[in-house]
Amino acid sequence: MSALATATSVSAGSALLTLLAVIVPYFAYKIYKSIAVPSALAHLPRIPISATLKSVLTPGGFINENKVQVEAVQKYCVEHGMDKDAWRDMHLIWLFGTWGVVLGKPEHLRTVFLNTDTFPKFLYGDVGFELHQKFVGFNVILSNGDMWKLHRKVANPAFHRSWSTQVMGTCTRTLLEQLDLLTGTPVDLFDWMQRVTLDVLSLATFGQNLDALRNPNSHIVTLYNDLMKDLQRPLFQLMPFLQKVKLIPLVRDIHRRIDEFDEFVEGVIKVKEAEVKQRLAAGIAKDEKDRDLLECMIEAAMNDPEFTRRDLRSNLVIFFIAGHDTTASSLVTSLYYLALHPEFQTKARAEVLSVLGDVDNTTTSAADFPVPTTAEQAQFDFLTCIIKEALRLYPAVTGLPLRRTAKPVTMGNVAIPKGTPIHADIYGVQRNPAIWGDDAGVFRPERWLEDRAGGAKVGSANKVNAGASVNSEKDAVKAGTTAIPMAPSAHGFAWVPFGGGQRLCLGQQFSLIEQRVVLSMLLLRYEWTLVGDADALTGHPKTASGVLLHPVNVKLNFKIRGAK
Ligand code: HEM
Repeated sequence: MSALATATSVSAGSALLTLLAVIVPYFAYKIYKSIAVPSALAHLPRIPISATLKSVLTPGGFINENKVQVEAVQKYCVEHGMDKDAWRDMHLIWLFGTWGVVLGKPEHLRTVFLNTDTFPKFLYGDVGFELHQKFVGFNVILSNGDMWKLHRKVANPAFHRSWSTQVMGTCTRTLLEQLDLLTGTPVDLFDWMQRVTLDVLSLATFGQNLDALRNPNSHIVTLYNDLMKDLQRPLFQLMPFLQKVKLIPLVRDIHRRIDEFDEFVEGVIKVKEAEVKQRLAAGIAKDEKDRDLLECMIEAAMNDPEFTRRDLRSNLVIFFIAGHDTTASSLVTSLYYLALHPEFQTKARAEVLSVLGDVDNTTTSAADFPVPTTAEQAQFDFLTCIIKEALRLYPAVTGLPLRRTAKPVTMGNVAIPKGTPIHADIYGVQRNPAIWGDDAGVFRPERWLEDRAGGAKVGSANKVNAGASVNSEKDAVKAGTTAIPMAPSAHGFAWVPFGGGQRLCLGQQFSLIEQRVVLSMLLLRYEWTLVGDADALTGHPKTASGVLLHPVNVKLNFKIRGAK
């Protein structure tokens, strides 16, 4: 080898060594920073990183994943000389490569609800979820500060009004028409509940029925469902940076499909805008009950030029996402429990019969089936207890969308540094025996009729629902609320499936009415029994993985009441 070649290879070697000497400590430091617990939080119980990773790989859905985490944090508490339940109020979990605080004390949840500026939400863009960001944009759910205030101002009138039950009832009639054909065959619950809630939502949001009940494979329904499925792929959740790699065919395809969905939404908005302008120009008044969400928002946005067409589109998409799978999950849980406990099914049906009267199912077709009015469904107190208890044990959304601290915050006696991820644990607080008693894990709808659970019971003064002020019995019925308190404050912020405070779910009232309409019509038409594995039959069903919680592998056998 020549002297020149030797010198070149020596200098290349030393350049490589220098590079390694810089890169290795840099990455070592990065890893250390990512796994080291901030000193201010080091005294808190924590779920070891290994247990978090193990939980992600555990089959059987959210409940099993959660079990792995709870066992690990309990073990940590005992090994560190703490009470085994010391984790419940506050503990640490490793999230997105950093330590976050999990809050399980109602008082702490209340602090998060009431201080939106101190606890802004993480937005998709902040954590590299590029495809999700493109699909949903910025909207009332995914925005903070002044932007959120503008979105909420425009969306508020669309939600804070009395709802007609006709839209929900029309879709439920189609559900009955389909289920009538399936009597005697075990029916996959989630599929049907997803379809009915998608149809209700498309009618309620922009006045068009996607007709997923009759036509689940139509192009637009398939486009939407496939997009949602692909965006929830674990690969994209665990390694969000992959979403930026356009060389991956799936990523390119998702971009294309989002563009196609956008075109559809854009078309819907254009038609509706033209309709609204024409109606206003002609001075034609339209009853609020007959207006869909998009019409209401278009009218509200006319006074807010800052609210763009893009904003309208993003809110429409997010109402879809936030509004149908959540309600579908909640319906699945209620239907499951009504099948598991026939005595509750009988009691709920008796209530429906007492309000609506009976129907001769042998002569009444699904198309003519009675739909409860807004005032009638507001009398279904026991049915509301069923829904409320189902949402306590299986909150469709198990934790609030992730927040972070915008400044240093002291909670209890813990100083939480600025920038810490905050996870408000809805599932944990709603199953805590210290709050709910020894039967916290038992489905017992009557608990909502007793003078327990935070001190509120039927007929209490608190009838505030979905942020709408309801002052008297008469107003409550007009707005569609029942006598069962639904405000998070009624239970000391220990029952919070819809969140609370300023960012309380805008669709709470809508969803509750929809659930009462669907369940009451099913109760009037059918009796149903449970078909499922041993876990489901003994009250411990497997659950979905991912964002939404509901029992899975649960089927029902529907039998038309009164039919031979
Ligand atoms: C069982 C059904 C539902 C459940 C369990 C549920 C749950 C939630 C939760 C936990 C939040 C987050 C609150 C926060 O971040 O502090 C939320 C927000 C929201 N939900 Fe729902 N939701 C349901 C149905 C609906 C429906 C049907 C719609 C619309 C049609 C809807 C629209 C919204 C909106 C717009 C927000 C954002 C409010 C804001 O940040 O200002 N939800 N919901």
